[in-house]
Amino acid sequence: MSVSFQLEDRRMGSPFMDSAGLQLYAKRVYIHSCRKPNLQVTKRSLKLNMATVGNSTNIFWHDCPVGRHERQKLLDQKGCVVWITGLSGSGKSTLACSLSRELHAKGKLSYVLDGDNLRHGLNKDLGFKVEDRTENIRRVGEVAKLFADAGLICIASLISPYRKDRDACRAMLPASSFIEVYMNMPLELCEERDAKGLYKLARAGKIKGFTGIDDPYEPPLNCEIELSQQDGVCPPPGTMAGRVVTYLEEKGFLEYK
Ligand SMILES: Nc1ncnc2c1ncn2[C@@H]1O[C@H](COP(=O)(O)OS(=O)(=O)O)[C@@H](OP(=O)(O)O)[C@H]1O
Ligand SMILES: Nc1ncnc2c1ncn2[C@@H]1O[C@H](COP(=O)(O)OP(=O)(O)O)[C@@H](O)[C@H]1O
Repeated sequence: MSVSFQLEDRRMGSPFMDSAGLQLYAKRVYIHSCRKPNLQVTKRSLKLNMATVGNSTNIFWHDCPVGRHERQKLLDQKGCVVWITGLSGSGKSTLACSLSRELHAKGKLSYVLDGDNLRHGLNKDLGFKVEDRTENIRRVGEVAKLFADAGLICIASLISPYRKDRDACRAMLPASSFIEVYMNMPLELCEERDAKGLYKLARAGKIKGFTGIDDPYEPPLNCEIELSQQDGVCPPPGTMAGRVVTYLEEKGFLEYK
């Protein structure tokens, strides 16, 4: 059903029409009249909150009448971020894809944000210096936050070598909806795999500042899930994805209640 409301922006003194439901932009907006006589609409006003954030001045927060809970209800799940961290070659991308597949099979909507892939677009202006990695993680944290707010299970897989950067992403999200998964695989295993030949180049000094070789990796101190070898053998991706799915089920993320 399409409903038309006549809205008046009293602050600007300029009346305007909106035909796609109640699009109340965050100005002082009053519902002025309603064409459908059988619809009761109460007079509402939104507070005007002007802010300065970073380099942006005179900016306003625009709220949308469709909220996180409505989206979650629609999807029958709760939005969250599964943040997979670990060395290059530890199996982050493999786990991310396996987890996304398992969730899909259960009818749950997820989306993978992979560090390598994002560096082809959103983050193509960034390198691997400390400040670039920090900005990389910050941006992905912000994007992941939006996906979680959209109601999705957002799976971020990045080396994210610095604890403070991961903790900053955790702090962006509502309590308990940041699930840190540590791929605790020994450097020797990652180097032996060397799927992209990068360790070889780093050992030969052809790549400088490679994580685990001549750049640090700070393991999590309090992660939600730690995945490691069992009796010297790395569990198959499906088994590791199963552990994450079980965690999500136990914490109630795979239903809306
Ligand atoms: N110097 C250096 N150190 C580490 N990794 C490097 C480097 N240079 C290129 N690569 C490739 O970039 C991928 C890591 O990107 P990320 O965005 O996850 O890195 S970070 O979180 O900003 O540290 C990483 O992908 P994964 O192997 O999937 O981890 C590498 O393929
Ligand atoms: N659980 C696993 N068991 C065996 N091999 C794996 C496993 N996970 C990943 N691999 C292999 O290890 C290599 C690196 O995996 P990848 O997911 O690309 O790691 P990362 O994203 O951390 O760099 C790939 O060749 C992949 O097939």
